[in-house]
Amino acid sequence: MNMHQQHKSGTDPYVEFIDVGVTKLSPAGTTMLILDQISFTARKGEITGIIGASGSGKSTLIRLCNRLDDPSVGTILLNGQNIATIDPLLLRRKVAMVLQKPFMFEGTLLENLQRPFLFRGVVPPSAESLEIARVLDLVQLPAKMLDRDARSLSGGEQQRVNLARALVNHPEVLLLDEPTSALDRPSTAHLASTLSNICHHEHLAILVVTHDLYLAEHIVNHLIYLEAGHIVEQGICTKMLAMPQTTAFSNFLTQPERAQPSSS
Ligand SMILES: Nc1ncnc2c1ncn2[C@@H]1O[C@H](COP(=O)(O)OP(=O)(O)OP(=O)(O)O)[C@@H](O)[C@H]1O
Repeated sequence: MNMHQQHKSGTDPYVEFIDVGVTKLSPAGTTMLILDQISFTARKGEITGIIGASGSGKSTLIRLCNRLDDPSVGTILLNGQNIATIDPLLLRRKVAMVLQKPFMFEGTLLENLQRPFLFRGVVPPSAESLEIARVLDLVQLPAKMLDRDARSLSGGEQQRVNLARALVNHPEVLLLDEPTSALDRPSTAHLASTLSNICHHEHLAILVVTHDLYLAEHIVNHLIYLEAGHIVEQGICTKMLAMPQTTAFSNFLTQPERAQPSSS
């Protein structure tokens, strides 16, 4: 089933990039243009996918959203407010990042979900709390797993614990960098349905960097194709995959190492 149909389509602008550019100094001391004239809007209730070859600037773009990196030029708005004016710690609670490789703290799954509360100096919710039940339900993990040693969980389960840990802070935006790179196809499909479910129920803006056309085809609403730091093409994902408007994107899709999108 195509999970696009499950979405309540959101229309509120949420994260807006306006002519954003990033330059860095190379080890040789020359200026390198990493991102140039990046403008797009990621809306609540939608999944925005960022796709492109290695080194095209995808991770840098997503890191700008919670100020792990700052733009050299341009403006990034979160619900209309320039993120440069928001305290980075507060911003990162609103804009949560889920890393490529799941990171588990020592201890049980429950203790991993309680961590964000301890970081904030707040009494953490118990195993029986509605808060823990809410996030377990969102990421489709059974409550009987709460006592398991988090590091003994499978890669797919750890990825969902990662997501649940990001969701306990009630973020408004979720950033994911290559969330399926370490997963097999069944776990990828499970994560895809989980992300779609979270986007729908929590009405979040989700931005996901991916090489995975399965993920793009099944859950991404708005797709951005990056090449050498530029947006070459962006638009409705299903339309872009069906009918690329540029030779560059068409070539990217037909590279032999890329699995063709299925029609399911
Ligand atoms: N702090 C930095 N200093 C210098 N160059 C950087 C820095 N961060 C990123 N780059 C360069 O910017 C370019 C884009 O990097 P980025 O990690 O955003 O690409 P990517 O599309 O996410 O790549 P991949 O798919 O391989 O993870 C690369 O050439 C990288 O070497």
